[in-house]
Amino acid sequence: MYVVTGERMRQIDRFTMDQVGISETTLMENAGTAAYLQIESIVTPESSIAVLIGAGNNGGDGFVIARRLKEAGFDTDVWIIPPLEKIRGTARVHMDIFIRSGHTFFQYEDSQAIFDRAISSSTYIIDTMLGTGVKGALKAPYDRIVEEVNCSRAEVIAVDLPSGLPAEENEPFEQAVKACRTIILQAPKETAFLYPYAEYYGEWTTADIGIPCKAFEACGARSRVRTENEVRASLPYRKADGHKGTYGKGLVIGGSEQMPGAVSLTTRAALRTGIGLVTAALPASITATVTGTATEATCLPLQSNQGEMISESLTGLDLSSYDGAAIGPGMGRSHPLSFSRIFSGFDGLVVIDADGLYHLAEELNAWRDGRGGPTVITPHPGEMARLTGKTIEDVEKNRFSLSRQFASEYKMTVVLKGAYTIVTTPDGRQWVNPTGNPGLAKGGSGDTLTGMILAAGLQTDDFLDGVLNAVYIHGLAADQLIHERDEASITASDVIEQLPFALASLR
Ligand SMILES: NC(=O)C1=CN([C@@H]2O[C@H](COP(=O)(O)OP(=O)(O)OC[C@H]3O[C@@H](n4cnc5c(N)ncnc54)[C@H](O)[C@@H]3O)[C@@H](O)[C@H]2O)[C@@H](O)CC1
Ligand SMILES: [K+]
Repeated sequence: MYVVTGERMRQIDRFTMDQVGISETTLMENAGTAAYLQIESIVTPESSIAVLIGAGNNGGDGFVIARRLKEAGFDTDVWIIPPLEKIRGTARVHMDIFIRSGHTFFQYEDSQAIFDRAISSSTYIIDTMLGTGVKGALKAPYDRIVEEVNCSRAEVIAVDLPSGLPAEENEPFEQAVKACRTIILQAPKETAFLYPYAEYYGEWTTADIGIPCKAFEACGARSRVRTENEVRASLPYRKADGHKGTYGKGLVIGGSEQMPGAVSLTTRAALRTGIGLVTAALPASITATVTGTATEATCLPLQSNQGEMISESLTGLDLSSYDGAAIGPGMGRSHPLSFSRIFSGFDGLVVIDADGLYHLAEELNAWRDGRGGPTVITPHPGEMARLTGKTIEDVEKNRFSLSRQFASEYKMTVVLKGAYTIVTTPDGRQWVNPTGNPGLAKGGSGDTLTGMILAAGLQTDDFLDGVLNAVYIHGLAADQLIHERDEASITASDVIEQLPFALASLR
């Protein structure tokens, strides 16, 4: 499933019409019919339904939906918001079909008092006022109508986008329909995965309107949602004749006297994700935290100063026997550390997280040309802000474009965490992760994910599949936990102990 901006969707629509040969009239018929079929499965024969229609093609979809609802015998009032002469092009074609099919409508400008009563007494409102064509602040009368819709007790079902909401990141908006559900046409728009926009969608589904994949590819769509089927298809299987070396040998570098637990979580998560062998490189004084909680791991005790590992012991590490390393969890920031020196000559997978990102930010330029092996960074928005020199607000407003820019500039795979984690490769491909819940917003979650990424990245032919699977399964385990527990009380350790069940559910 692709994720698009409004502009990209327009290009894809245009390609489908001009190059594939499906007319806009057919696309609109498909859109309205696909949306109707979903609406029909939600409403009941007793429902009273108001369809609100705007001037553009979103309104055109509304005419098809309204025609289908009326033909099926649902109690449906159709409200055309703009003056009739404003309805042009393909929307006009579907308005004429609606009228010639013998159906009637109300005009908002003629009967505002009846409109107010209809809005307050309907059980469902179908919002087809504005879609991807919205620009700027809502003009009258849409501003007033949106307020009224948001105050009504009706269940609001928006089509494509809640009216007033932009489709892409970093677009300001003041007002939009707060939908209970949104039926998104063909491909989710970026704002479905960004807050605060995402709250306006309510629950959402997509409706296939018949646009071929080729149109997305031809128009350069590069963002997708990672699907469960893709995860299943790329999960590694244990070979009958495999041995521990077959499933990766990883080194976890982290921990300090102030933060001894992080490295233990990372190590345990790597083991539960199937890594063959894992070693924790940590200050000698905290070795017991790992040996006591992850008996299967080995330790590499290192010299420390003020409780944190020092540069000399890290640059002296012999990495040649490891397939990959994760660095950062709980390691502290007191001593300057050069990761480009630590990993110089190492061509295995490197995952950098937490305090590791602090050290990385200090010498970013050294990473511009990439390394011999893949590098994955896993920043939360605060860490991404520091890496990019932006504010957290800027990062949150531009999650798609900033990730893409950074991944390309520093040749790293960026896992930008948050509700809907986004994974971006240096060549600009992007995946939105659909799993996870607010229970993961807790210390230790990131350390766990880092261990999972290291382990999964070492077990798939393409490390990227491992990264995407780790992000998906981390969220899935948390989602499974909240079936029976309160999301506020789940911990990173719970997530690690859930991994065997989450993995089994995908096999
Ligand atoms: N182009 C296509 O091939 C298809 C488009 N589809 C639908 O078409 C929609 C996009 O259609 P349009 O590009 O016509 O755009 P919209 O239908 O979103 O809206 C355009 C209209 O909104 C008005 N408008 C814009 N900003 C406004 C504001 N701030 N306040 C008040 N009015 C405002 C414009 O004057 C224009 O009349 C999609 O969201 C989707 O629902 C579907 O029918 C499927 C096929
Ligand atoms: K809409």
